[in-house]
Amino acid sequence: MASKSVFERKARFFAGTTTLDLSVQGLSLTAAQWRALSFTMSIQQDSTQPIDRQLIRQAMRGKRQSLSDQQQLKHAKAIAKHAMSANFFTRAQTIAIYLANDGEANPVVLAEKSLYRGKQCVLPILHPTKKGFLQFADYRLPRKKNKFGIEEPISREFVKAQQLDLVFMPLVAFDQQGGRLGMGGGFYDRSFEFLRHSTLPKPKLIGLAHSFQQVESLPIEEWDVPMHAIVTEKGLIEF
Ligand SMILES: Nc1nc2c(c(=O)[nH]1)N(C=O)[C@@H](CNc1ccc(C(=O)N[C@@H](CCC(=O)O)C(=O)O)cc1)CN2
Ligand SMILES: Nc1ncnc2c1ncn2[C@@H]1O[C@H](COP(=O)(O)OP(=O)(O)OP(=O)(O)O)[C@@H](O)[C@H]1O
Repeated sequence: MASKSVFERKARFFAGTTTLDLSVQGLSLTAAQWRALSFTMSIQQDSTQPIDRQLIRQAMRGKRQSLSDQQQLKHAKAIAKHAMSANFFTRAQTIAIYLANDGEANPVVLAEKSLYRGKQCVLPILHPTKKGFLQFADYRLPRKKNKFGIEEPISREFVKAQQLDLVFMPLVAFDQQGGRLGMGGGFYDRSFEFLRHSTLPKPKLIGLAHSFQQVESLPIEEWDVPMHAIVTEKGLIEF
């Protein structure tokens, strides 16, 4: 692991009775982002999400959205290089990726290189009847936008979660224990819940992220499915 950034900040937020000790590498918020955080902390919490998860989401989403196209491409290339040199990649045939949204680490370079190497790439689709679950279909099919504005393949043939060898997952923040914070829909947790009771070694769940998305420790929820590894532009972190 690279040494900690000189920009490392340690911020302690008090939100009601919830105390969040958030160490974020390289997180420097703009005045607008700090105002947004202060606002979030001052409002009465009325959702099902604990406030600390919301705060981390808000800060990280702001930070990743502010990356330039040039930085995004640089990270996408580095992530592809690190992911493709891992053993789990060499062995995999069917790989789930995603279409980057909201400043997420972009798997497009990885996807194109994977196809070139003869792997099958699939994209997540919101399950039309099994609420909160994902199914998967081929990356190269025509697409349409889902309710979040993210494109998904138009298909009648699906790849089940159990059939995948590797799943590259989008995330908002990750921690040193392999914990993942996503966009808050619980889609990946529900879809790969079976891994918690499975003896099979697949699929391997690999998070893709910008290195600044790392926090010291995320609040763990009972439904969280741990990741096997994370790939950032700085390298591979295995858990
Ligand atoms: N690129 C990508 N694809 C993905 C996911 C993801 O996190 N990233 N998902 C991971 O599970 C699933 C979709 N989940 C998502 C959940 C929320 C939002 C989102 O933008 N929420 C908005 C509110 C939008 C609305 O309510 O209409 C927001 O929070 O601002 C996006 C995707 C499947 N596909
Ligand atoms: N396996 C599960 N079974 C039932 N409900 C679940 C499961 N996993 C998650 N949920 C529900 O989904 C909600 C959102 O979960 P969480 O905040 O962990 O999502 P996330 O990991 O950020 O989202 P995503 O995976 O979509 O990026 C939780 O409030 C929880 O109630």
